[in-house]
Amino acid sequence: MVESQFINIRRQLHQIPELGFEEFKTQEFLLTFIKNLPQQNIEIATWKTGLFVKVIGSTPSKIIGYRADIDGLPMEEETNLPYKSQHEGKMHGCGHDFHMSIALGVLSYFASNQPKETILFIFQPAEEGPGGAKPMLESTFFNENRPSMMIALHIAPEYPVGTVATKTGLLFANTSELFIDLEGKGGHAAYPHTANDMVVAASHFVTQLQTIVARNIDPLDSAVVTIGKITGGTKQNIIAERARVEGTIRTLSLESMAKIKKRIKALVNGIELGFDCKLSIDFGSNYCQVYNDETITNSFMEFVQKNYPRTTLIECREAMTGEDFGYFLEQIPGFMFWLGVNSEYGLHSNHLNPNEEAIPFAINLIVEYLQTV
Ligand SMILES: CC(=O)N[C@@H](CCC[C@H](N)C(=O)O)C(=O)O
Repeated sequence: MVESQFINIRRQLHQIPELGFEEFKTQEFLLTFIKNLPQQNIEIATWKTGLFVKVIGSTPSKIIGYRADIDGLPMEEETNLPYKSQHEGKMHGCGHDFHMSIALGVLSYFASNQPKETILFIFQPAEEGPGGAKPMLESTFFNENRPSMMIALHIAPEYPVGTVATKTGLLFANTSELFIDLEGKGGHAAYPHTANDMVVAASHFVTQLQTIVARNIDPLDSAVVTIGKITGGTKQNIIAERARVEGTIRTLSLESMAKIKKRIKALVNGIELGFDCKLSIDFGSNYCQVYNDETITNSFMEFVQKNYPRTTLIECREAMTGEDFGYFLEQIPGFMFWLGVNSEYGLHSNHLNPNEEAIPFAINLIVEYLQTV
């Protein structure tokens, strides 16, 4: 196996980003590649737009689960890379092209070099939303081939290539999406007294939302409320009848999540009263925290320290990112780790440009680690 071939695979995947549960071309690409591997120890099962690939071990005593997410984000890529996204308005802005090509590299190795233990590769759709992990966990194939431990990685633009960062316990936050629709009364821009302007109402609402973390949450229990998108109105001289506010809530504790939702409901009531309009709230999809198992994570960190002396191993802090991989770890012990990819621009930036040298590095690391488990 030549690990550098997976850089080329990443470039091909990078050009075809697709949104959650629309990963049709991605699934086809993965299937074509996997069907060209030696098949004697492989079992493939499609699941919606995702895949399960089982590599049967020689003398298995357990099943190890390795998960890679496969969806892209709704954003326009603004790099000038020759292999930039070919799908308008979509980009692998969270590195799932890296996650997939690394998983394919590890899978290729074990397809030709039968592992002792059985490894279940999970190519999971819709991590960015609405969430593929939970339904995949409930699927028949997964439950008939249930791993006893789970592993996944996420690229980390802030660390140099050759860096592995993780920690035991809480790694990623609880999340909830947030969608608020505002409905008032539209009208002529010159007659504001005859209308209820939803652009003004939405602006007040977004400003009030900022007070929740600042004034209702214990500063020692981190939380985030981010509004990433506001839409409203139809023309500059028409008072907007409708507006929509879209965001996400992140908390380290479930108590804070409940408190923030309660405060949002109260602020919504206040806006309705104050601006004489109707608001509806949708908390969208919710992910549980990512919680790394202590024993397994420690043994992975020891493995890295002992076998990869030139690797920088960082015991990192928890992050306010979310990941539906948390649902796997809620039921099955395991861990997630950050993989350094050294990009000036971070996750969810349309300039994200991770260093591809991280791909062969990660393939080698995971192949060797999986043989020790
Ligand atoms: C690693 C990462 O960036 N994950 C996403 C998960 C999004 C969950 C959900 N759609 C939401 O926005 O709350 C993240 O934004 O952290």
